[in-house]
Amino acid sequence: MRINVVGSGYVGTTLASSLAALGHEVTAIDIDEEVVATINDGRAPIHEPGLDDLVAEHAGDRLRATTEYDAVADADVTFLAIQTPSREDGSIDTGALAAAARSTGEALAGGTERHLVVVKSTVVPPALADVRDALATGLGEPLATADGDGRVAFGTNPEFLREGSAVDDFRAPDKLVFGTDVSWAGDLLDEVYAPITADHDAAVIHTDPETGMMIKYANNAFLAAKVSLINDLANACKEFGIDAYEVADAIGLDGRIGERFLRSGLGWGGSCFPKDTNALIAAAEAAGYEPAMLNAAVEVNDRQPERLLDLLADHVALDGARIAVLGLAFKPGTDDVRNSRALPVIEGLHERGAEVVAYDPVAMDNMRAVAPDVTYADSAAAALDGADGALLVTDWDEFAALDGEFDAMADPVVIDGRRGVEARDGIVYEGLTW
Ligand SMILES: NC(=O)c1ccc[n+]([C@@H]2O[C@H](COP(=O)([O-])OP(=O)(O)OC[C@H]3O[C@@H](n4cnc5c(N)ncnc54)[C@H](O)[C@@H]3O)[C@@H](O)[C@H]2O)c1
Ligand SMILES: O=c1ccn([C@@H]2O[C@H](COP(=O)(O)OP(=O)(O)O[C@H]3O[C@H](CO)[C@@H](O)[C@H](O)[C@H]3O)[C@@H](O)[C@H]2O)c(=O)[nH]1
Repeated sequence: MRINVVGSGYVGTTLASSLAALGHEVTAIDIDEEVVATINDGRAPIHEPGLDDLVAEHAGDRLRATTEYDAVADADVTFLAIQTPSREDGSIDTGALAAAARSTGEALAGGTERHLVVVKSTVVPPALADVRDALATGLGEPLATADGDGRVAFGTNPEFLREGSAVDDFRAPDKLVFGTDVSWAGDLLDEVYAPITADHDAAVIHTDPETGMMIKYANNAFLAAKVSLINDLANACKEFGIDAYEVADAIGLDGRIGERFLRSGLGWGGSCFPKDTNALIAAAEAAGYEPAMLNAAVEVNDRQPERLLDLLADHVALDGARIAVLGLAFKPGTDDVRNSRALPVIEGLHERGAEVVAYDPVAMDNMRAVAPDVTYADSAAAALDGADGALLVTDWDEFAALDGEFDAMADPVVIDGRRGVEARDGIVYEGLTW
């Protein structure tokens, strides 16, 4: 099939190169010339394991990138994978996505072939109307309806991949959600994903566009709330002198609870959980419902960085101290620092008068752009050298292998926010929740 992917960020590049790998002819469209040039050069514009290889394999062949929307009409399906950032009040800003939908509509205007436009971005159900309207405005004609009228159909196909394992997640999803009211559009989505469903056991859910998106929000809300619940319990465990990881391992054996997403510590960051939870809260409140559990999940999450700093302050006088921050990415395996827990940790250290020396294997360039007032070290060893204390913020594997490097600290105090390093002789070691 011929497929367009509009937006070449974390989701768009994974989608475009993975669809090319499945045998489709893919055009990636992005307004950022550098992003487009990078893909056409055979490289991924972002760090994601396996993505460079995938882009290198297919760029110039079944995958090409462009800044021009002219290519849109040559395809059967267009996916919109555009950012939907949070506004101040937590609601999502659909401006960039609506602009892309409108440009897509304009490129399809006056055509004769059927075409499906699919929202891959995460959009709260009530805000989907903005995107639908922008597409119809650009197109200049009504969108296809359930009873068969109309040439250009609208749909949603939320994405459940995780950063750090995006390529593998895309190839082996546990479910595929196709949200459209138009039956031929649902058939097209079946066709797009046929190479995956042919040899992988994924549940395929056909539903309407709004329910499709609600499944996405409910999925993320459930996982974020699960982490907040274990953090709430783990904070109590810490006060009782109990190891929350031992408790989590035991309750995870109950199949109704499940062992995953029970790692307590600094809490959730990233481009999705904070944004999506806040957007769902804002949309529910706008509709007249106060979601108490979701509000509590955010509140517990917001507390964890401050608790980490309080623990450090129990051992180190922070004013004027030099503190090593190990890990800046919001989780291992990615260079993404959006809403990373490292941000409130660094801000809190500065507020308490500390100097911050930070190290991350891949996320330092991204963090430097948003936190220029930090000293960036070339290695974990360099960050630890002479430090008065260290905070483990991201559980990269290379930190677990640290050993003698801690001996170079002026004051060997290590506070671990992720259970990412072992306690060892000669250092004062404390876990946030154990
Ligand atoms: N990052 C994830 O792990 C993830 C997972 C699932 C869903 N999502 C959702 O997918 C969406 C995209 O997220 P992302 O992390 O890939 O965003 P991103 O910021 O990495 O990428 C967005 C891309 O869209 C481009 N763009 C912006 N306006 C454009 C326009 N008018 N025309 C063409 N291109 C344009 C930008 O230049 C950028 O390259 C969001 O709604 C997000 O919530 C993200
Ligand atoms: O037991 C756990 C599991 C996760 N986290 C934290 O939770 C955040 C999110 O982790 P994860 O879900 O692995 O990463 P994302 O790449 O943000 O993926 C989530 O967000 C994506 C965007 O919506 C969805 O597609 C994925 O299904 C969903 O898992 C990170 O800060 C983790 O450190 C914990 O603190 N404890």
